[in-house]
Amino acid sequence: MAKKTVEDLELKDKKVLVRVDFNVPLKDGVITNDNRIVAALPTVKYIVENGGKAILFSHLGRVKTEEDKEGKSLAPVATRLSELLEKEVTFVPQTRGEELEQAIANMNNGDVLVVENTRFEDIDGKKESKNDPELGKYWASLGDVFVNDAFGTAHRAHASNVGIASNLPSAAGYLMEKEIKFIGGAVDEPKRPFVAILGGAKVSDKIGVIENLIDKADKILIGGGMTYTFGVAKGRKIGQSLVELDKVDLAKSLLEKAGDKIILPIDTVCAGEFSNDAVTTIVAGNEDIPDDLEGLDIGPKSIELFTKELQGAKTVVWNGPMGVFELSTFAKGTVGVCEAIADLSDATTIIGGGDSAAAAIQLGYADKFTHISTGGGASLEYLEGKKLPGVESISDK
Ligand SMILES: Nc1ncnc2c1ncn2[C@@H]1O[C@H](COP(=O)(O)OP(=O)(O)O)[C@@H](O)[C@H]1O
Ligand SMILES: O=C(OP(=O)(O)O)[C@H](O)COP(=O)(O)O
Repeated sequence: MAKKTVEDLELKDKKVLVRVDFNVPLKDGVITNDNRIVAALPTVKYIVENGGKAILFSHLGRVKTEEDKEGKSLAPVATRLSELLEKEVTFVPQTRGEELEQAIANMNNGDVLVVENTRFEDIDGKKESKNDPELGKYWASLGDVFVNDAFGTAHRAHASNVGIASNLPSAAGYLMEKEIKFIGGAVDEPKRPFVAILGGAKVSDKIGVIENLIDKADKILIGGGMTYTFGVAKGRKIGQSLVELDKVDLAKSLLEKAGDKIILPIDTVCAGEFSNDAVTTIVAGNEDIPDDLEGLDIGPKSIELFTKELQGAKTVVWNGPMGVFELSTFAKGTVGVCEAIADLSDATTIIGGGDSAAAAIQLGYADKFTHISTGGGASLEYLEGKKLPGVESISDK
C-alpha cells in the first residue's frame, strides 16, 4: 500500500521528528564519506522551507558498552550537516532529558537540531535496538509528526524508527520514497528485459536475493567470490578460491531451478596472492583452477559475455562486485560491468548499496546509474522480497 510522504504532512509550526541514517564512516573523528548526509538534505530542506522545526535522530555504529561510545558521537555529523545546509544546526549531546527538551522548546520555525546517537540508549538494556516501547513513546512525545527518511536502517525495527512511528502520524521522506520507488519498482514491476547482476564475497549473503529474483528477473549474472561455490556445484576444482562447502547443494538446486537464467563466468582471473603485482593466469570456466591459485575476478571473455547479456536490458539491479575491486589488478570485471551498464540507453539501473556502491563510486561511475541505494543490508532484504519494518511502520496514504 502507498505510504504517506512528507508532502502529505502539515509542517508549519510543527516539531517534526526525522529519522535519518547518518551512520557514516568516520576516521579519527573525520567523516570519510558524507553521501548519506547529502542524501537526506532534500527532506531536511523541505521541512525547513515549510516552516517546520526539524529534530533529527540517527544511530552511528554499534554501541554496547560505555567504552563503545568513544568516537561515536553525532557531533561531527551535525557540523557537516550545518556546512551542507549552510545554516546553523543545534547539536544536543543527549538522547533524552531536560537539556534536549529545553533545546527543542527553544526552537523557531525552520531551525534544525540533531539529537545524540540513538544507540547510546543501548548501553542499559538495548532500549533503542530492541524497540523498547517506553523509549519510542518518549521520543514521540518530543514532536508533533514523524518523517522516516532512514532507508539504510529500514530493515531494523528499532525505537527511533518503528517505535516513534507507532506513536505519531508519520510519512516517508524524499530519500525513503526514492529508494522504495527504484528498488521496489525494479522488483515488483520491472521494465523488461530485467537483468540482475550478483557478486560479492559469499553466496550465503545473496541466497535470498537469488531465490526471489529467479522468478522475477529474465537473467541473473553471477560473479565475485560466490562464483566458486557454484563452480564446485558443477563439479569443478577451484584451487584456493573462496568457497562455502555447506552451500554447494543449495547452489546445485538454484542452478537446476534457474535453468539457463543463471549465467556464470566463462573465465576467471587467478593469482597466487592478494596483490596488485601478483602474476595472473586466466582459467576457463570449464577447467579446474590449479591448487595453488585463487580466483579473484571474472575474466575478459566473461566481461564480453556479461556485456552481451546486458545489451537491451531495460532494468538492471546490481549487488556485489565481480572481483576484488579494491586491488586494481582485480577490478577489471567490476569496471567492465560498470561500463556495460553505463552504455545502456533508456534503462533503469540500480546499485543495491554496500560494496558495489563503493566500487562504482571509487571507479568513477557513480553518475552513470539511475539510483545508488544508501542501504546495504536494507536493499539486500528488499531485493529478497522481505517487508522492511521501517517502511511498513510509516502511515498509509
Ligand atoms: N573472487 C573473489 N574472492 C574474494 N573476495 C571477493 C571476490 N570477488 C569479490 N570479493 C570481495 O567481496 C567483497 C564485497 O562483497 P559483499 O559485501 O558481498 O558486496 P556488497 O556489499 O556489494 O553486497 C569485496 O570486498 C570484494 O573484494
Ligand atoms: O550502515 C548500515 O547498514 P549497511 O552497511 O548494511 O548499509 C545501516 O546504518 C544499519 O546499521 P546496522 O547494521 O548497525 O543496524
